[in-house]
Amino acid sequence: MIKVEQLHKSFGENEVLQNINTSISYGEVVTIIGPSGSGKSTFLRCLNLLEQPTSGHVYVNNEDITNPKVNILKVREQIGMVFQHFHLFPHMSVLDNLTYAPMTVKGISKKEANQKAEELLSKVGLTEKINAFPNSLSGGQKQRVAIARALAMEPELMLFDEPTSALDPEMVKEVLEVIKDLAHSGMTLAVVTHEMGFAKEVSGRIIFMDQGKIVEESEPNSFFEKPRTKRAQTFLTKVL
Ligand SMILES: Nc1ncnc2c1ncn2[C@@H]1O[C@H](COP(=O)(O)OP(=O)(O)OP(=O)(O)O)[C@@H](O)[C@H]1O
Repeated sequence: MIKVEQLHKSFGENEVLQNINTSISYGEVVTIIGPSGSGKSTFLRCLNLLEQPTSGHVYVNNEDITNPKVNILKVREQIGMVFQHFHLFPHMSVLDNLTYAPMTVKGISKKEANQKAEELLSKVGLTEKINAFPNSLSGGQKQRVAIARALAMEPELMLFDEPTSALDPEMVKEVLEVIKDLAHSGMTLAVVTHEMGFAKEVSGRIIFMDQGKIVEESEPNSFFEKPRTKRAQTFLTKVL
């Protein structure tokens, strides 16, 4: 469903992504790992053009979204994104956070949007918080609301950019459990994370990045047990 060809991204003189080529199929769960500053978040943000690639192509369902004629807002309706820092609307209740985009962007009725929001809140275990405001929630609860909000648009693909990095340790598990459930439901996911246990257990494929390049791509068992490259071996000795 996503194909990336010869992707490069520079910030001024700093070439952050160098010739990235990969693809993500329907139903795949891909985890992107690597040292800090290796370009993981920038790569993920290029998949929905939150970052504009300097050159190269990103195809979503065979459409080259780097083509300026493409309506990127329409493309983004198919791609949910969850960030490290939640980005909930602080002045809206949890319910309004979940129904706002489906009603305004997709034109779904209030009744239908409310019903969907209730289903999603139940899925992320937050039914009782439906009328709460974000500032009364814990970090883990905020992130679960952010996931439910992204799902309310019924995306084909979900991107997670270090979804647990801003959380206190005791809240990491509750968020990872929600993402695991999504993975097991057959949804297509791309997750940037420093949680190696999650990467090992949940992903179908690991993309290991270093210094702006994809250095290794393999299924988790072989990556964690027998990394092929020196760079991956060195990384794993530091994080495991
Ligand atoms: N908006 C920006 N402007 C300038 N430089 C940027 C910008 N975003 C990222 N960079 C630089 O790009 C490089 C890669 O950053 P990126 O956040 O993609 O790495 P990362 O692998 O996700 O790191 P981390 O694991 O620490 O989040 C870094 O050198 C960073 O400073």
